[in-house]
Amino acid sequence: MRFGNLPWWATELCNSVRDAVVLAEEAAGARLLPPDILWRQPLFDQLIANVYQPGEGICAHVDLMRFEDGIAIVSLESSCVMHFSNVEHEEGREDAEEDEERGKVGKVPVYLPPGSLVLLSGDARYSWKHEINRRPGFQFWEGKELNQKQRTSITLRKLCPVD
Ligand SMILES: O=C(O)CCC(=O)C(=O)O
Ligand SMILES: [Fe+2]
Repeated sequence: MRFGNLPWWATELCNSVRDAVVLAEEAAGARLLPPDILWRQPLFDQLIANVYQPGEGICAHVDLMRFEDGIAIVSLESSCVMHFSNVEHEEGREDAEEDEERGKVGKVPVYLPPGSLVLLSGDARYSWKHEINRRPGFQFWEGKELNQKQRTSITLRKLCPVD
């Protein structure tokens, strides 16, 4: 762990994330991040780099409340599938099926090739857990099991102010 300013490359990465969001919003004609998050200064002030070997991933979680809304995850090296599950949905619970009708479906898979960017804000940040299960038999996309290599991710977040 290191305290202090972000390293220069991370500051450049934050700028690239902002640029990419602006371009993608123009292309899509839709908002990807609320403007008060996209234009806050700094956009992010904390980062964690995770290096996963084949088979290693991260359990389902919502990021800690000590971080503000608006989180970015850059994926590098190996493709993977991240799954999202609604915090109110518990598999095996009696009324789990009703959740599906309410749109709180079991797990939503999202394919993350190297160089992809995940943005978490609003419900995606607070009401949905994210996880990457890289144990054998869990990483499938379009019917094929992914060939796993080392994967690195950079997660960028902003700490909440301390009172
Ligand atoms: O490695 C990833 O893509 C996710 C990392 C993550 O969710 C976290 O650090 O909170
Ligand atoms: Fe996370």
